[in-house]
Amino acid sequence: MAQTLASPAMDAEASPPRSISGHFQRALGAIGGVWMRAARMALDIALPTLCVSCREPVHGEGVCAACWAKLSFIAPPFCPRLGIPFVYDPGPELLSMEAIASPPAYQRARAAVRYDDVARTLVHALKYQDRTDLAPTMGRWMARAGKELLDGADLLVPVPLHWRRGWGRRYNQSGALAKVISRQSGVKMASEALRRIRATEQQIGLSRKDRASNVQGAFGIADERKAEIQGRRVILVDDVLTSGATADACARALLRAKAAQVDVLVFARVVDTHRAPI
Ligand SMILES: O=P(O)(O)OC[C@H]1O[C@H](OP(=O)(O)OP(=O)(O)O)[C@H](O)[C@@H]1O
Ligand SMILES: O=c1cc[nH]c(=O)[nH]1
Repeated sequence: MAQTLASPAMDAEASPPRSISGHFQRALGAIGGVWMRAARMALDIALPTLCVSCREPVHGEGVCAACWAKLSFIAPPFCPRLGIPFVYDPGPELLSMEAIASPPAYQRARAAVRYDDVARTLVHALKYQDRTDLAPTMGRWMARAGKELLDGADLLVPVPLHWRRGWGRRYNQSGALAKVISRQSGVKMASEALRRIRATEQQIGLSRKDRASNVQGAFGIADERKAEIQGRRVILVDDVLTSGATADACARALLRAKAAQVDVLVFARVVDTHRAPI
């Protein structure tokens, strides 16, 4: 009769080392651990983590206390539809001018912070400087800002990059944020369903009108992925909302695939795009 033997690698994983060589290996591992910690401490002293915004040394998270205090976290009162902060509380259910004048395809939008100087440094570090270590903090702030949306949602869908930009960047910043929000909220993530089917120019530097035509028809869902979206309450996740053109074009694609509802959750939103250039 054939005997089944567990592989040595599986044995080593499954049971504590019993042989002399096993103890020796464990001792080496412990010394290795001490060395690793010492090396990390030395590295922290030699190259301390700097605040993304002001470049002062910082413990732990990406921004120092002073820059954190400068971030403008968005809190009520705001437009229940677009999440645009109000200067004073106009009463429940009162919509912003923007929501009345040009209602988007998505239902509601929420953002963690206003897009200002400190927020810009965080967004740009996350997507242009490989600082994916910032995603856990930014994603946690987003999960808090989007709690009301997350409570009734079925699916998180990150705004996709075109494959060529994804190749160059090596990660999708919105995917990194969505992953954190998914862990925080328990809402499932569908990262491959929505695709950017046309390479688009960067939105930065374009006018409101050009932003809309840049992304018009740029997103789609393959037929075999439509069942994932159909009937689901989807939250679209992105790093920034400026004119809303990207979110609107994505929402249209999701609604064409019969999503029950599309809401939008971003890290930062530009407030007052009519007065400030975008
Ligand atoms: O609300 P909007 O006016 O559409 O602008 C916001 C969008 O613009 C940026 O993406 P972009 O396509 O420029 O690519 P990037 O990720 O390379 O910045 C940003 O990441 C948003 O997706
Ligand atoms: O990344 C950014 C930042 C600001 N405005 C944009 O449209 N994109």
